Amino acid sequence: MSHDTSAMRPRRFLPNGPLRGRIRVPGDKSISHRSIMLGALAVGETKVTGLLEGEDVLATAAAMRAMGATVERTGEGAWSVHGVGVGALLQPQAPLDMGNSGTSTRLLMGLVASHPITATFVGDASLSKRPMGRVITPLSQMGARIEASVSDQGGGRLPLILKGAFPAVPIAYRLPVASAQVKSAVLLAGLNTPGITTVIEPVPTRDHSERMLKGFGAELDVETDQDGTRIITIRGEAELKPQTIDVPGDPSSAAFFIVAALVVEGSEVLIENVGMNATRAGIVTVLRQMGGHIEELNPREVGGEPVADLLVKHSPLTGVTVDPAIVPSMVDEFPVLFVAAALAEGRTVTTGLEELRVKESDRLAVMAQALTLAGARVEETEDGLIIDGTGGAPLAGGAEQPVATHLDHRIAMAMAVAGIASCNGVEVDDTRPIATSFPTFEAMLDGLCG
Ligand SMILES: O=C(O)C1=C[C@@H](OP(=O)(O)O)[C@@H](O)[C@H](O)C1
Ligand SMILES: C=C(OP(=O)(O)O)C(=O)O
Repeated sequence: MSHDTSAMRPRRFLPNGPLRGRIRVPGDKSISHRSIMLGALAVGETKVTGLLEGEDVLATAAAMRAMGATVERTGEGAWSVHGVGVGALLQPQAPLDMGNSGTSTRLLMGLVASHPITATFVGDASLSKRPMGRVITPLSQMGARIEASVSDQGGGRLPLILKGAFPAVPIAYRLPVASAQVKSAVLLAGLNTPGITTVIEPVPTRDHSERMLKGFGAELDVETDQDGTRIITIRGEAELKPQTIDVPGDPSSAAFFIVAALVVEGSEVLIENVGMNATRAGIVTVLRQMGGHIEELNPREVGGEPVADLLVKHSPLTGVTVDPAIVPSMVDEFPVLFVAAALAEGRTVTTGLEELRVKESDRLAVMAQALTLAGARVEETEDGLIIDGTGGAPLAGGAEQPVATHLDHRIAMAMAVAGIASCNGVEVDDTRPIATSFPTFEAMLDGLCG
């Protein structure tokens, strides 16, 4: 996305009555990326329905095409991927443009790392500030060579040139940060590495890579030891078989509407087909602890993942101290949780959120500033926010100065929710980043309100 400020698309999100109705949020972003990547490595046709057609996933699709796969849209959310087979990715002829997407970058660096190809990774202003050292370290141990291009700012930032190792060396890697992207990068590199690649995960993170790699036929095992550490092994030189995948709705996208319905008086919303994988569902647990009415209806399995319809009703919320152990299962949901906290009775305390500082923006600093501008009482600490809520009264809103979103979709959507729960509205400086993960967000919000 361009950082041309004259092209920014500002919007003031205004209170517009209760939210009522039924919606279906788009497909899960993590599963959508992986469907295309693994489909591109299987020989034959993988069919995907419910794919998230957001800019981040389209960046993954374009990159897989550039490396030889045929990736085609056949209908709304329906895609067909003809893969080349593990080991057969082609040398891309131009830099791979990862746009705003950390997941595309880190997982594809893993794939390239064990193929005999060289790829240049570039991204937008936000992505070019994010740390890639966390994948460079294990992938270098596997033999890949990473060269910073001329404009690298140092410290493993994009643009980067990655030269794959062939054959790559299997490693056992203990994750120093709780990151599904780092775990997945090593496992994907392991797919084309002779022998067994091991990832040791002391703190569990989203497990879509493990589920889907197994589903595509890779030999992958997970053992959990007494202290909860997960030991994941994958046998390389795998042969993946094409799959038919129905992508469940994204809980991270549903979270904006869950919070909106909880905080706006008179609301009642049914959100259909939401992924409820335990490694993703922390937001529902915390909002229930705060007193939120969230009913799980019709629990079932979709695409190998637990799914339910969520019935959400306006509820008075109370502040809580969030257990840092739950953070990985709701890492992308904190911006909107902070909005819920700003409208709750009493104090909410969050800790253990240092990872939020290296997302699309520094989500602690940016949300502290944004909520303060909207009239909330927020204190920023090293690793979290402390928020004293209004006790259910709307935020004041009304500031002339717009909230700065810093190319971060989740800040824009969280502050849109704050706007509809305010007296005078919240001006967001740029709504364009929303299209990276949830292109239909504004239409859905407008459709439920008023
Ligand atoms: O693996 C994934 O699909 C993701 C992992 C998380 O990132 P980290 O691994 O950096 O925590 C999350 O924030 C991101 O939106 C998607
Ligand atoms: C952090 C996120 O995504 P990514 O890391 O893929 O940019 C997100 O979607 O909130």
